[in-house]
Amino acid sequence: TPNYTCPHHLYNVQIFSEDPLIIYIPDFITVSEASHLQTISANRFTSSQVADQTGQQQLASTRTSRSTSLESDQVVQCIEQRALQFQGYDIPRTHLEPLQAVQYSLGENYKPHTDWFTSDAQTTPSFGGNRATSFFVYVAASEDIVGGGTQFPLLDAPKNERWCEYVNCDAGWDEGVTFRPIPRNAVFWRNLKGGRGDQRTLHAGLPVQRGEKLGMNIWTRERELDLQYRSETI
Ligand SMILES: O=C(O)CCC(=O)C(=O)O
Ligand SMILES: [Fe+2]
Repeated sequence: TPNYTCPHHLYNVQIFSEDPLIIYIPDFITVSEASHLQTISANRFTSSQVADQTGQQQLASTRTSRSTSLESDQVVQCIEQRALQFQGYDIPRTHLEPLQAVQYSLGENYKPHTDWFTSDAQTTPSFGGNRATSFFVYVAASEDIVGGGTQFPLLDAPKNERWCEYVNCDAGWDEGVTFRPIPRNAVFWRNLKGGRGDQRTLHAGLPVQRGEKLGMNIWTRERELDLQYRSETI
């Protein structure tokens, strides 16, 4: 679409935790953005990979979903812009990794991990250092979905039952907190504390027990990524 202008999209935010900073965002993307993301990601998925200690992308039994990098078309650019603006006005687009769509079918999951890296090979200046923040966006989920939440095992469950709209309040108190896969909502968190990875941001994509889920990662690096690691705008 020539001359596409970003929708004036209003959304609310809810601080879940101040330390580590975790913010829940209902309606982060619009209905039409969600369907656009489904369209542009369809048929492009390949088995998800995980960066190893040398920085190389590898298949891993800890991550059984399928994923794809998204080209930065005009609709994707609006989402990128929103994600940057959310974090203040000062972060340029060059700090963003290409947005990554992740598709989970029955039984697929991502075992507990952090989005920040522990090995220097993955945080070189070319990569813009480490991942400062993450958004995980639930783009779509089948209506009958069971499982597929995002669990942060080291966080405390919320006390107020109004959170039960977004988190699984049936989970045990020792299981941390699990955000449910509610389409178009997002969870944002800060990965680093004082420039170092924050272990409390450990999280997992729980197995989908029924139905399927489409998610999206928006990762912001500490600094600018080399051109080859960013997505070109189209
Ligand atoms: O699927 C989820 O709920 C979380 C996925 C995730 O943490 C990731 O892709 O890094
Ligand atoms: Fe993650």
